[in-house]
Amino acid sequence: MDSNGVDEQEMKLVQGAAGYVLEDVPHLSDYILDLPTYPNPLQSNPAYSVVRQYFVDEDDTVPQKIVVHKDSPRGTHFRRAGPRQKVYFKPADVRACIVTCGGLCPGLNTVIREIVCGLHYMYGVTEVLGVNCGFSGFYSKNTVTLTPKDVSDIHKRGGTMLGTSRGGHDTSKIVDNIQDREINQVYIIGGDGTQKGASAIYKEIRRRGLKVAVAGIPKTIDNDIPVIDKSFGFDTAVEEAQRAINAAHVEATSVENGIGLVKLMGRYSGFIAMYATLASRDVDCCLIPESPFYLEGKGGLYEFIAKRLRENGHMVIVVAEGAGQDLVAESIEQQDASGNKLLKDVGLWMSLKIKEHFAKQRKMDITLKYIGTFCPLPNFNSSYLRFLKYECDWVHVSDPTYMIRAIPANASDNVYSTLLAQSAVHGAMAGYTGFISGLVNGRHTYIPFNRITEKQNKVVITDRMWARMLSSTNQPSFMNPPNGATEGAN
Ligand SMILES: Nc1ncnc2c1ncn2[C@@H]1O[C@H](COP(=O)(O)OP(=O)(O)OP(=O)(O)O)[C@@H](O)[C@H]1O
Ligand SMILES: O=P(O)(O)OC[C@H]1O[C@](O)(CO)[C@@H](O)[C@@H]1O
Ligand SMILES: [Mg+2]
Repeated sequence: MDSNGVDEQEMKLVQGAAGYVLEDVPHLSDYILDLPTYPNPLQSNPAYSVVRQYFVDEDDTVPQKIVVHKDSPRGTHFRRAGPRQKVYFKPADVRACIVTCGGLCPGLNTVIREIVCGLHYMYGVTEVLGVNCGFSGFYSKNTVTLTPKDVSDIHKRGGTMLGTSRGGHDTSKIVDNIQDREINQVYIIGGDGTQKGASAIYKEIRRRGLKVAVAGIPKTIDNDIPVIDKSFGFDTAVEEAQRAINAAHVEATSVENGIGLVKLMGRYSGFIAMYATLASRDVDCCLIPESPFYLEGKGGLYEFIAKRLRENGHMVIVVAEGAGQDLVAESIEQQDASGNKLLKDVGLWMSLKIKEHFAKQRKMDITLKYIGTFCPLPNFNSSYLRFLKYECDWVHVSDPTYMIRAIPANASDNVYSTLLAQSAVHGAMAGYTGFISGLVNGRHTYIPFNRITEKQNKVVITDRMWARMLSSTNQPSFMNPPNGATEGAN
């Protein structure tokens, strides 16, 4: 530990001239001495051998910030991803495994496919195992063997062929299993929680002094992982969200004073809602977790709805599932198996509140269609108060917002997922460990786990992108709530 209590194993900083800092990733040779190296088999691969400068120079790094001032320090850099001249594994000795954890995301199957095919076709590795159903699968399930034939067309299907889960991370049981099965490369695909789990596995492997490379491939439909440009599957999700927004728009424009309300995913970060809104241009108001809003009074949502309906005769509202949670209800906070907050259905709550408000006012007859949660609760009556008393698994089960993450990746996410997977394979073969493969300023890099697990990526509402969104909808900023406007479900 250093004087700040930070584990030195987590920080591998290299200082250079003019304020240059490399936040390097660990390497197996950091804790195992005299490891043998081998020439990279790609040197004799006919597809790659003709490429000029195919191998990445050891000293190539990628800056985290590309907008700089004349006199500013060069700042943080990450190691550039890609194949190295030397590898630290003999292909015949490699026994790799792949696991997927957390929620679904378009592109998961593509990443699995490309790890299997990359290891096989680029490095001649034939032993690849799939771990079923997330971290707990290491100690509670049998593995499956994965060959290029087994994965040949999985990228055309949504979901993950390996299955996934939340919870069940038991570091020592997992590492015991890695040791028992003689696995020496572990590929872990998942979101922020998964990468924290991957980091714990890496540390335990290092503590035991094992020659096992641990590589993460960050997956998050919510785009909530910091440092990287964006996560795979995000574009596909935003594209699919257009279908929900279009449906809401058609419903809203087909009646007098029609309101289409769409709930999209985004537990803590509102990127999907913001980008889907910007892409569509049919949205009049976008609500995200990072930007609190209120309903009543001057500058509130009700006032804005009335104004938009008077002007246009219809409107579309997009709400991210994590928005307005403080308003929805004071009730005991619940968590899922991984410790993530279980949310109240803000979309259903809003639709009931809006309908109730305009019915009470008797100035405007509105028709509201909610594209979010189908509500099959027996004996459900229209009182939101009654609804909010139910803690409802069924809401999640029947939620059409899941449409945006259960689909296969679009073409560009397929290419992106392919490159992330190949970078992870090159990194592990080159002996790097404790890293994720991620895109930084358009370049593939290796980033140490601690850099992406220390905080979540969120929409910054003082940044230009949110301002662009606000100017596209002309919605209120909700910055100045009048006294008493933070009304909840009372
Ligand atoms: N702090 C942690 N330490 C170790 N393991 C963790 C930690 N947080 C989460 N995990 C494990 O990681 C796995 C996935 O976590 P989680 O359910 O939060 O999904 P996620 O990876 O964040 O993906 P999503 O973006 O879908 O939420 C679970 O098996 C969970 O037990
Ligand atoms: O119902 P599940 O599978 O726990 O997933 C829900 C969560 O997964 C996410 O999509 C993140 O993957 C969140 O937006 C959402 O709240
Ligand atoms: Mg998460």
